[in-house]
Amino acid sequence: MTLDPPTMLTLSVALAAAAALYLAVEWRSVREASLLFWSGGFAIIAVGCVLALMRGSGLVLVGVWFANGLLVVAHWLFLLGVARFTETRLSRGWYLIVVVWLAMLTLPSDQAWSKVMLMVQSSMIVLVTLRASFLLRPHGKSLSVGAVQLRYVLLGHGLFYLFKVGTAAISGTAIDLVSFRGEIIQISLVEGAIAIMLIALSMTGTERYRREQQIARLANRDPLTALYNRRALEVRAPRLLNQVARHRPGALLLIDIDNFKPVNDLYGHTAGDRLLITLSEMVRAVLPEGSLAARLGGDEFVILLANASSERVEALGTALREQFRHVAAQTFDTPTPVTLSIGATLFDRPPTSLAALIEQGDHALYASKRGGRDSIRLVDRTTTAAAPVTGP
Ligand SMILES: Nc1nc2c(ncn2[C@@H]2O[C@H](COP(=O)(O)OP(=O)(O)OP(=O)(O)O)[C@@H](O)[C@H]2O)c(=O)[nH]1
Repeated sequence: MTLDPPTMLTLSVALAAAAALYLAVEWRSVREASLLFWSGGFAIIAVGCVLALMRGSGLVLVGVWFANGLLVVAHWLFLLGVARFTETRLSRGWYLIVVVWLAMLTLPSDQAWSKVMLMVQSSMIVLVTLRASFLLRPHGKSLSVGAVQLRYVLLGHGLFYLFKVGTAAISGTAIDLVSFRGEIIQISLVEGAIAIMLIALSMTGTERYRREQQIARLANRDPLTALYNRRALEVRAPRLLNQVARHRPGALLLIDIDNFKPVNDLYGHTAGDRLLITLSEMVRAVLPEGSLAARLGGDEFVILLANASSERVEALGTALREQFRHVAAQTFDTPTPVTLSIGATLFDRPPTSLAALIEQGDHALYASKRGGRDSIRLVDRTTTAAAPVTGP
């Protein structure tokens, strides 16, 4: 098999059509718009290659510049897809590329125009491809392997087109697009086929990674408050608990809203949801570095502190209670005040399990509720503890 233009074009049609189909199937399950743009780009490449093949075999349906120019549109769709993926807004100037491409179709398709056409079209591909590659540069946070691959494949592809522009400018003999001759045409078709494969693979990898991240995030987070759920806390707590020592006590605070049910009954479930979100934001705001917070379910939240002391637990619990009481009183007029009860435990030896620790917190919380609510009960279980501390 020789790598003549018709063979390479046939191969490109097959690869581009497969990539378009594959990305469209991915889109059906993910519904991520970037996949649709990328799939559209490959579909256009497949159409462009079919048109070029037909023209090459004497079926002159369209001018060479239409078929070749479809590549510009395809790369422009790749750029739109990358912009969607990176959540970047493209300036309006980038949309002019399609206008320029359409305007170029009105120009005569003969040898004399060949060089100009090739240079302008290739330059447009350079611009959109390098821009897409630039958009994928990490914004301070690390990108997935797929996104890094896509960034460099697009960079390499853009640089190849830059080389093509240079070759067209220097020598007219290396490229003769009108009659499909010249070494650059051969190289270009091989590069095109490889680029289709690499770009499609890295696009899929890029989206897969993001989806896996999203799934992992959904599995770990409480959907209402976005705090960790119990399962995620169970996974993360052992690391914190194992660091607990005599000189570095740990603490658990179990927080429960008092009289939450009347909020739901009088103001509706949505208002209740908003209050839960407000509490989660307060928890996040007071959470010291290296601690963990989670929503255990219903109106119950938990905080795990590393390097704690009874003073720190008291201070944090009191700050939360006061803030919450103030906000709830301003928002809801209920027969009984909507406040927080907190059960806390301080320990200086790793507990047998998180469940055992939560149970201790539960006892303290119950004592707080029984004692009239809107209070914190702290049980100091450290070896140096004098007596259990309780607070209003
Ligand atoms: N809005 C809303 N309500 C919820 C959610 N999950 C649980 N609840 C409600 O939270 C309430 C929790 O019950 P309790 O803790 O017994 O209610 P309470 O009035 O706070 O009782 P005390 O804690 O004894 O003061 C129930 O009415 C649940 O329907 C949620 O995600 N959103």
